[in-house]
Formats: sequence, C-alpha cells, structure tokens
Amino acid sequence: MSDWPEGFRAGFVCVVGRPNTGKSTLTNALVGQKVAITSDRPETTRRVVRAVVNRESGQLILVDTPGLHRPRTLLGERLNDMVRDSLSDVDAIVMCLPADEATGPGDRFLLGLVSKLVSKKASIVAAVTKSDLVDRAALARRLQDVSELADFAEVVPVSAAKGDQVELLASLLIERMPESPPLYPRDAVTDESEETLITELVREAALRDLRDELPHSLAVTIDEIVGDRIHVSLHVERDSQKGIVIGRGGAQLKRIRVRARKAIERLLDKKVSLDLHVKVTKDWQRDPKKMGRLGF
Ligand SMILES: Nc1nc2c(ncn2[C@@H]2O[C@H](COP(=O)(O)OP(=O)(O)OP(=O)(O)O)[C@@H](O)[C@H]2O)c(=O)[nH]1
Repeated sequence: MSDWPEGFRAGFVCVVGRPNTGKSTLTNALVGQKVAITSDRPETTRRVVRAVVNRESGQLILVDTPGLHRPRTLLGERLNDMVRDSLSDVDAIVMCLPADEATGPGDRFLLGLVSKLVSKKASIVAAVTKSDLVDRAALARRLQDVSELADFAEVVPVSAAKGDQVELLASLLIERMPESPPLYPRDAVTDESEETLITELVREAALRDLRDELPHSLAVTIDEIVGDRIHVSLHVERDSQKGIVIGRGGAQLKRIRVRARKAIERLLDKKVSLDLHVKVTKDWQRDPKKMGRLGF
C-alpha cells in the first residue's frame, strides 16, 4: 500500500533567470519555509537539489543548473555541454522575468540557450516575478510582451514577496510533472541535510573550473559551523592537485570561495562567511575508512 494519493506527480524543475530576477525569493516562497532540502544526494554531480516543494498532489524537486549562472563567460561547446547535461532530464523550466523591467538581451540569450538544450518533453513556464511592483495596466502590458517572447507553456504573474499566485504556479507546475511516486521523503528535513547541500555546493563550485583536472578526486567535508561562519575542507589525493585547487597566489581557491559562498547564501537566505582549507588525504578513494569519514 502506498502512502501517497493516487495520481501523485513528481519531477525536476529548474528555476532560471538573469541575476536579480527573483529566483531565490520565488524558490523560498514555493517551498514555504526558509530551507527545505533533502539528505539524499543525486547520483551525479550534475544536479544540485536546492529544495523540495511538497504539496498534497505532488512534489517538485528544484534543481540548480551548473553553467547557467554565468553563461556568458563560458564558451560555446563547453557551455552547451554543461547546460545540456544538467537540463536534459528536468521536467519543467521556470524562467523568471521581472514585471518591472523590459525584456533584455540577457533574457533572450538565456531563453535561447534553454530552448535549444532542454529536452523536448519539458515545459518552459514564464514566471513574471515581482508583480507587486507595477500597476495592473503595466502588468497586463508586460504579460503581453512575455507571451510574445516565446511559446511558453504558461505565463504566470507572481509576487513571491506578497505570496500572490505562488500556489497557482506550484499547481501548474505539478500538473506538468510525470505521474510518479514521491522522489524524496515528503516530510520535513534535518539539519544534517543542510550540511550535505553545503558540501555539494562547494564541490560544484570547485569542479566548475577543475572538472578535467580533478574528475573524482575531490571530496568536501564541513569541519565546523560557528554562527554564520562555515569551515570547509576540500580533500584531494595528491600534492599536485592541491596546487591546482589553490591556484597561483591562491586565485583559484578564492574564485571557488566566492562562488560557493554566493550559492550557500542563496540557499540559506542569509550572509555567511566561508573558510576553505585544502588537504591532501592520500588515496582516499581506495580506503573505505577514509571514504566513510568523507561522507561516502
Ligand atoms: N517587490 C518584490 N521584490 C522582490 C520579489 N521577489 C524578489 N524581490 C527582490 O528582488 C531582489 C532579487 O531577488 P532574488 O530572489 O535574490 O533574485 P535572484 O534572481 O535569486 O538573484 P541572483 O541570486 O542575483 O541571481 C531582492 O531584493 C528581492 O527582495 C517580489 O515578488 N516583489
């Protein structure tokens, strides 16, 4: 006997948009609590689960897409490969387009990329965010513009700040998910899972530049969280890899720290400081005891 209703739907959703278009605020509003993440980690490093939206009728797994945060700084094929990898199995994309700004080149670029790379079965839904910032007439005009921009599956005005239409968006998305049992536990989440997600974000930040040099040799652990200060270790297998992660004059490690901190702040919805230490843990992959300590 199953403990979910008949016709339950569940799937993966990626919220995209230019910086500052309201992605994090919308994510938090959909989830309905500050952080809701799960301890299960996806089987690959391609996808980072940011949050799970649980409703009676279904479940939306909100995922992050490596590559989409700064598509313009990555070149051609590499960008396409990264984005294609991470978008190939999402069921819907939510594209955030703020109500109080006109469509710009950044939106068109992102939309072009997503439309080209997302699987054919996925729906692209436009969320016209921050609807509380404009009056009705301006909102109507903006909705018209957005509808003409692309063949969106839905165009939904939302105000995450006021909570307007957030539930409507959630149910429209759930309707577009495949019928499936819940993919993650339907109940609340533990502190431990927050830590898992933090390590995942740090690992992703590091691998974004170093994927070729360190395919599987990188493990990340949290040493300590004191208030808003997070101490994290990056474990590599060899001295030479340590040098790669740190980079010339520490430049690479600094990039990783800035990137990871931003992602963690988005996740936790607060400012944090992040300390990264690179350690050589020799041959950790071949030593079950070491692997256990590193959370594998
Ligand atoms: N008035 C209003 N402001 C909003 C709403 N949603 C987001 N904002 C504000 O818009 C700004 C950007 O929101 P975020 O949710 O951080 O946007 P983001 O797209 O995640 O930004 P990046 O992390 O830079 O990509 C913040 O100052 C929010 O408070 C909304 O519904 N109404």
